[in-house]
Amino acid sequence: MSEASVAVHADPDLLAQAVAARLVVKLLDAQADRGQASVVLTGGRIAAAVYRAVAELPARDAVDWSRVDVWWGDERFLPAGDPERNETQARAALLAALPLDPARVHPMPASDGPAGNDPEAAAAGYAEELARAARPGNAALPHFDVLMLGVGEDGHVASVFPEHPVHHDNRPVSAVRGSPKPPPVRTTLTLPAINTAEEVWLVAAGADKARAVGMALAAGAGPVQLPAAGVHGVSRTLWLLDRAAAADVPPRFRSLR
Ligand SMILES: O=C(O)[C@H](O)[C@@H](O)[C@H](O)[C@H](O)COP(=O)(O)O
Repeated sequence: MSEASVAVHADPDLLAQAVAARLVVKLLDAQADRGQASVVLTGGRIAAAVYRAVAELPARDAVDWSRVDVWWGDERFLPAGDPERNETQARAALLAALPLDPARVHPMPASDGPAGNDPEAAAAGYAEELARAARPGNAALPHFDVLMLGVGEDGHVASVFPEHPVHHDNRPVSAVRGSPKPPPVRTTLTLPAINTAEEVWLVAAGADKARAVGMALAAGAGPVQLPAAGVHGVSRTLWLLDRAAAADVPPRFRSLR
């Protein structure tokens, strides 16, 4: 489990561009080290801005996209192609423009998919897909080089919300009903699954995120009350913030700004 580190950028645009540049470098490094790379995507506005920024980055062509596995950390449980699906947004902003191997793109199931309109079955199906790609010796999950998260005003990450029953689910993928952020039905990696990623990046922009970010970085916040406080990459936990979201970052991180 890694200690958190914090990088602050002037505004949301610069933040998205910096995260995009880091992502390209991270994928290049992973491919240099192990011949392939894997990324776990999320939803929300800042994630979409990052995807658009990667699409616009000339250096993106240095990545061998045919050897990148794309997974999702959470999904809004809606029909395939629904504009509110995290998959639809990521495809429109970035994935459609990349020479990916379709067999290595792993969206979470849609509500009109083979598992039907049953989020529990969809979560179980995604867990099986993850297990099929698992590393030898690790039964449940593949290697994730980098897992990106947005952060909610309430401190949620992926679709793990404060005080939600999902905290009592120790499977890697959980169905979520009654999400306070619409739509109400979702699927999500649980915190233990998120925390198997080599690097976890928490990306947040805007003053409305400052309180949750500050509390998550302060000592003592619990993951059930504040899921973002329970996230740790194996080798790196990186908070990537714009100045407004960083307003309440505790003083011990301030030298990094
Ligand atoms: O499906 C979703 O909406 C998410 O995966 C969610 O966890 C999101 O990343 C945060 O709510 C931040 O979203 P914003 O960047 O839009 O604030």
